[in-house]
Amino acid sequence: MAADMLANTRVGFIGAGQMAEAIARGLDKAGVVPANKMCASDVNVGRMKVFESLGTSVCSSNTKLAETSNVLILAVKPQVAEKVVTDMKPSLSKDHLLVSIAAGIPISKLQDWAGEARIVRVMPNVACMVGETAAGMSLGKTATPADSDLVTTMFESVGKIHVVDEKLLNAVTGVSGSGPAYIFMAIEALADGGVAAGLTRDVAMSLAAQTVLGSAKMVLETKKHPGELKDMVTSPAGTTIAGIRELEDRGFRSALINAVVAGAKRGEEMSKY
Ligand SMILES: NC(=O)C1=CN([C@@H]2O[C@H](COP(=O)(O)OP(=O)(O)OC[C@H]3O[C@@H](n4cnc5c(N)ncnc54)[C@H](OP(=O)(O)O)[C@@H]3O)[C@@H](O)[C@H]2O)C=CC1
Ligand SMILES: O=C(O)[C@@H]1CCC=N1
Repeated sequence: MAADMLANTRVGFIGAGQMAEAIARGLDKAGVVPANKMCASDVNVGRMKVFESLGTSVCSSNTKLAETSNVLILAVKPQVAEKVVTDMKPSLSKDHLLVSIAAGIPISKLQDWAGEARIVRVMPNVACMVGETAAGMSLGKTATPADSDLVTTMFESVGKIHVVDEKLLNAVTGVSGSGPAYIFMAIEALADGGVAAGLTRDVAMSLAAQTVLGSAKMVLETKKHPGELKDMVTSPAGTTIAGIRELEDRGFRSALINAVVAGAKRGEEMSKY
């Protein structure tokens, strides 16, 4: 199925920014959509140059992009999405699949702006770039099972994707859309701690990042509850419990819970503009 479908897929990125680049690099690296079957348009010439250097073609306008691509990935900031899609409306038809990754913008609005195009909403994260994204997706009313398969195949080639009710996409945004930023901050802080304790920056950063990678792998591969895994690390009167006590004193878990809920709430606010 997927091979035939992918053979006829021309992916166009509306907006060639950070996320478009992450997805394009990931799809090309995975061999699912080669760079020469992708195209991008952007108002920023510098970003078009980046895409050209990836081996993709570039289009001088979003309208031209719609002429060359049957799968359009809406990768502009949410604030400009309405203007961008309504300007494209005359060039969109039921033969286009519009995959929006814009945070907070509901399918109902996208459908109004895009007319006949089929809509799928995806909330990926930046780790598409290294083939380890975590994404959620919801289908618009006219999107077909084949569209669902295609988008799943594309995003599974760059990580993992879950189908969720659209009302839960803001929660996905809070956990995994924004989550990399929180984990990058945690890695930076762990490395700072290592430097404070005497390690070189390089060694501290490598230890911190590898620790996050290994811990995530253990959760995914052992399927054990993270609390049980935490207990495996925590010796009586040892070093880890001394650190955990500090984290609990400073509301570490509560801070993360609140960060996710704040992000989800912000997504809901953005959907009302
Ligand atoms: N960053 C992330 O980790 C994630 C982002 N998202 C979503 O992805 C989308 C893109 O985010 P991100 O990649 O970070 O944003 P960027 O700002 O990096 O990319 C958006 C690009 O679109 C360009 N642009 C602006 N107006 C137009 C237009 N009329 N036509 C074509 N291109 C235009 C921008 O140019 P200029 O800068 O000159 O305005 C910019 O290069 C957002 O909607 C965001 O909610 C989703 C998941 C994760
Ligand atoms: O900060 C944002 O709004 C976007 C959506 C998820 C990650 N970045």
